[in-house]
Amino acid sequence: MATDQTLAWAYTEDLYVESDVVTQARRLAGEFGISCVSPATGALLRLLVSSTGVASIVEVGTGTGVSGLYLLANGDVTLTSIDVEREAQHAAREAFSKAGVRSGRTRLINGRSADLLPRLAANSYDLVFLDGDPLETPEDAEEALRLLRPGGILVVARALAGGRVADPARREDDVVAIRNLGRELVSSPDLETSVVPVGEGLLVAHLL
Ligand SMILES: C[S@@+](CC[C@H](N)C(=O)[O-])C[C@H]1O[C@@H](n2cnc3c(N)ncnc32)[C@H](O)[C@@H]1O
Repeated sequence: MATDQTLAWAYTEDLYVESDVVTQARRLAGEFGISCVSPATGALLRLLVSSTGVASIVEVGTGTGVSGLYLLANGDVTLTSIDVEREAQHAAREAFSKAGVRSGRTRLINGRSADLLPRLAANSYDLVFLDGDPLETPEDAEEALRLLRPGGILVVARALAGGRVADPARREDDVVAIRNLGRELVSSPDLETSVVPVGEGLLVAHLL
């Protein structure tokens, strides 16, 4: 069974052929030591945005722009993206430009999510994508729920920590933080949720 699941996971990831711009951003991320959303995760993010009429997005964890390229792929979506790594954000800005994204559609803010999310306007965004420090993600999620409009979507990356969350013997701080957050969101009466075992796991929550 586990082998079948591993094969299914690899098959799903291999289905997607990425554009040259995404491939280049992924390669640069490797040089920065930044891990990016997987191709199948990117495809799901793109689908979420295009199929739900999302117009305004906040992202924590710009990296070199891989996830941003997927979030910006369709329509006239605007992206506010936060990262502590200035150089990586410069690379992301270049990637967005190469992909033909108008500069007015992106706002890249350098700094920590804990400092910056509280400065963004409440009830103003359609989707918040959290892919920063897993230890800070629970607090970021609280802020994200404040930022979202009713009907908005919260997406938490690496929600299964690549499988570690499912193993109760794993008690590392990042695993415990993400495991507890996942349980909290899934049991919230204010949210409709799905945990998708794509990439390192994606938790999607719809604010009711
Ligand atoms: C997993 S990478 C994100 C990759 C990006 N989402 C992608 O798929 O291309 C995590 C990023 O979050 C940034 N980061 C970590 N902690 C952060 C924090 N507290 N506030 C803002 N950015 C943070 C790191 O510098 C890193 O670029």
